[in-house]
Amino acid sequence: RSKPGGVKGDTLIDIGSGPTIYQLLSACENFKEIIASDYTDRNRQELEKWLNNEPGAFDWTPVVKYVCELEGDREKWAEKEDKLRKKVKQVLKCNVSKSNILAPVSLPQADCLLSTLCLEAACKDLNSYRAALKNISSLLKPGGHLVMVIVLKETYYMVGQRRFSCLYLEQESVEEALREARYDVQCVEVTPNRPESTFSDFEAVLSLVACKRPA
Ligand SMILES: C[S@@+](CC[C@H](N)C(=O)[O-])C[C@H]1O[C@@H](n2cnc3c(N)ncnc32)[C@H](O)[C@@H]1O
Repeated sequence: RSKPGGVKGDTLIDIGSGPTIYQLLSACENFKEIIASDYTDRNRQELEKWLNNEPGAFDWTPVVKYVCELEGDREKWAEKEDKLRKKVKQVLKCNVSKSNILAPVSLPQADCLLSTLCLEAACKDLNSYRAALKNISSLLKPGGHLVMVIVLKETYYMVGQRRFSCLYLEQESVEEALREARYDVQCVEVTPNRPESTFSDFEAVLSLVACKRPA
């Protein structure tokens, strides 16, 4: 979980948001504006559906209540949903394999980048992973924070009956790629997978906060 705390600012860009909002629930307490992004039209449409409170949108209420409980007040869930809907200003097309990942849109550098479970799904090998990390970093101010949630040693994950492949990553390779992209890792947490999980073969989840070194 990400407790609202040290990482704050005006703008946060979430890279590879998918159709999900769970990763933005605590972030929306600490940033004035959030920009979400994803490669696929379907994921962006699904996200827009929830943001616009449209019929048929996924019901995130149990997750929102849980996050509110972790933050100290489960009853604030409706307020948080409203807040998040107001704070997400745009949902943009993105491709982490391009040097301008949001092309044709260009944005001022943000105070924070968030990316959960994206680069390992998007990149086919370690070289493209390192390149993608550099590509996304161009959207971050020097001194800004990168917050990532990464699955370690995963080769596949299931969404319903569909199987998606994933880049096998070890913690050391991630940390080395971050150093090479000029980050100082400030905080790392490794959560082991439950042995009984069947939707994926990942070994652990790595959550980290890194700071982009000044140029
Ligand atoms: C496992 S999902 C993670 C989604 C969400 N961030 C989460 O935490 O559940 C991986 C996401 O990466 C996106 N993706 C795949 N290739 C991409 C690329 N080249 N550029 C940006 N996003 C990409 C997919 O569309 C998908 O939404």
